[in-house]
Amino acid sequence: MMLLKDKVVIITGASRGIGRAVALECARQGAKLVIGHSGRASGLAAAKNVVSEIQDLDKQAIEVGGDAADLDTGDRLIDAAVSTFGKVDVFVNNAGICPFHSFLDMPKEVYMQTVNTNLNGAYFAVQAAANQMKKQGKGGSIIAISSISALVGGAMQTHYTPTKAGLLSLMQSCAVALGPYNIRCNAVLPGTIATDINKEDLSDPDKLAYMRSRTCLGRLGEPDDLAGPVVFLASDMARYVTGASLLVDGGLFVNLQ
Ligand SMILES: NC(=O)C1=CN([C@@H]2O[C@H](COP(=O)(O)OP(=O)(O)OC[C@H]3O[C@@H](n4cnc5c(N)ncnc54)[C@H](O)[C@@H]3O)[C@@H](O)[C@H]2O)C=CC1
Ligand SMILES: C[C@H](O)[C@@H]1OC(=O)[C@H](O)[C@@H]1O
Repeated sequence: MMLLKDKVVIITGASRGIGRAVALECARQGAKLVIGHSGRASGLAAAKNVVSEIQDLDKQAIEVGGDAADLDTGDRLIDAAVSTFGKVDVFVNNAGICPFHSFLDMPKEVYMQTVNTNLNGAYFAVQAAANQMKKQGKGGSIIAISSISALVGGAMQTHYTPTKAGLLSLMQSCAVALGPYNIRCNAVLPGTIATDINKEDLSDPDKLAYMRSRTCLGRLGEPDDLAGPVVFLASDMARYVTGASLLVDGGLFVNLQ
């Protein structure tokens, strides 16, 4: 059985990493995909590859460029989905950055770019998706890729962790605001997943060994590890799940001592 047959799914930052893995699984589960990407040359090229991979599965996909920090990008993603596929069933807010930096000398530009990309753009993208779902009158599913970092701190992530806590909180409040329209809002909290976002950080062998040793399952996550949890929340199997947060961290959070 395909869990997302004929559902239209928009995913931001779907050109690589977690977003790409989730997009491919959504396609395998029967969805039509809107692959959001940054609009930069590298993002466009990678997004076109993801579209080809989905077409190779005999499923449909389009790519749409737009800076996640731009408060109008959400509107453009929704417009593209509606004009190509006629509706929006699922919106996955995944695009994000984590430029590791210490707190005491945090440049204002790095702070603003992180908050604008991870949270401010997301707020209005979620609003745009919700308005479209309300107009359609058949409910929907909104999923924010938050983080274990919504729950714990990081000395080099003082600009980043508040955005992830903000996304978790946004999903909780939106679950309340949008429940009357049967629009479900949930947060997925990945642990440490090996992707481009942390390639440099995890190139430190001591840090890599520490992260592995803290993880109950003994390995870092892979982008594919997020695919099942997101598909579940997107699907009707999760029809009574809203306002929830799902840790997908291999047991990293619980492993204190
Ligand atoms: N990898 C990890 O350990 C964890 C990742 N996350 C979150 O997962 C999400 C995906 O990250 P990963 O796949 O790990 O990293 P990644 O760097 O491979 O992917 C990030 C995606 O966001 C896109 N993006 C970045 N800035 C953008 C912008 N201004 N406009 C449009 N798109 C933009 C990138 O092009 C890329 O497709 C992020 O929100 C990240 O915070 C959360 C917890 C852990
Ligand atoms: C980018 C980091 O490795 C990653 O991002 C998160 O949200 C996790 O908590 C990790 O710190």
